[in-house]
Amino acid sequence: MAEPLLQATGLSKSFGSVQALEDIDVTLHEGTIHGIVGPNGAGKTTLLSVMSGYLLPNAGTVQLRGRDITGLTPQRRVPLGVVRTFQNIRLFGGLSVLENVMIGQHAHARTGLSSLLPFRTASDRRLLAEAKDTLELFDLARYGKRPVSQLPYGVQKQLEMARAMATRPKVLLLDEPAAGMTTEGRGQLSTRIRRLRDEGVSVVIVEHDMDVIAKVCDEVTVLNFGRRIMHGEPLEVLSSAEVRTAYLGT
Ligand SMILES: Nc1ncnc2c1ncn2[C@@H]1O[C@H](COP(=O)(O)OP(=O)(O)OP(=O)(O)O)[C@@H](O)[C@H]1O
Repeated sequence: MAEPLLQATGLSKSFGSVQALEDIDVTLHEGTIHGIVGPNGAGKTTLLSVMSGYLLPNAGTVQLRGRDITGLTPQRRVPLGVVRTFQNIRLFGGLSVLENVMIGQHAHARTGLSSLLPFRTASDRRLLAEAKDTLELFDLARYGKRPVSQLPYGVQKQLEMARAMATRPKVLLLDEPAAGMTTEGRGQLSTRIRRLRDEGVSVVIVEHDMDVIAKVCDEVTVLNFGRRIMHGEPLEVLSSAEVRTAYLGT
């Protein structure tokens, strides 16, 4: 089998006496979507934070195409193609939708912040055109000039993903992207995530919505109390008695 794109091996992380992760392995293969599920407090966000560089593990490694990136900050990972979104939206509320996407591009293109100011050079104009394309892709073009803080929650969630995509990642780590979305919004989200995979982006998705997980994932890892209790294909995992007991309480 091909070399894994992103590989977490033996990850452990504790906060004081709380063992949030214990000896966790997760392999993300290129061109796939890997779901992380489990009950509240199972360690899902902690895992995403370690994989994206926001937290250092107490033990274990994270490798990108075989290169050890465990100690790299999130900022150092972005140019390598690893980027995440957050459970609680972290956008620049006072800036417009377009400006937020251009900040994502800045992380990729490493341009000066002047590229956010009036567009003078050909490369500035190219970045502006690309930002507009990204907004089209995420159905956000009509909100381009609106300050983010005035937009509905579901739109802000989409924008967070659009901004992450503007960094042109190879690996996109999504933390509960469907939370707070309408049924229609969740359907669109699933379609969009599958499209990203088809365009070559590999995805790790933490999500409580099992419909989204079943629709988009190629593989699913289940955590409970910081441990991996199962890993497999979505249907197999979601119908497992152990997972239902742990996760659904049935
Ligand atoms: N910064 C922190 N300081 C102390 N404890 C933490 C911290 N972050 C997480 N924890 C604890 O680690 C455990 C795992 O938390 P985590 O947020 O990773 O779970 P989760 O599966 O993402 O939960 P949820 O589905 O509710 O978001 C929990 O017991 C949580 O209280």
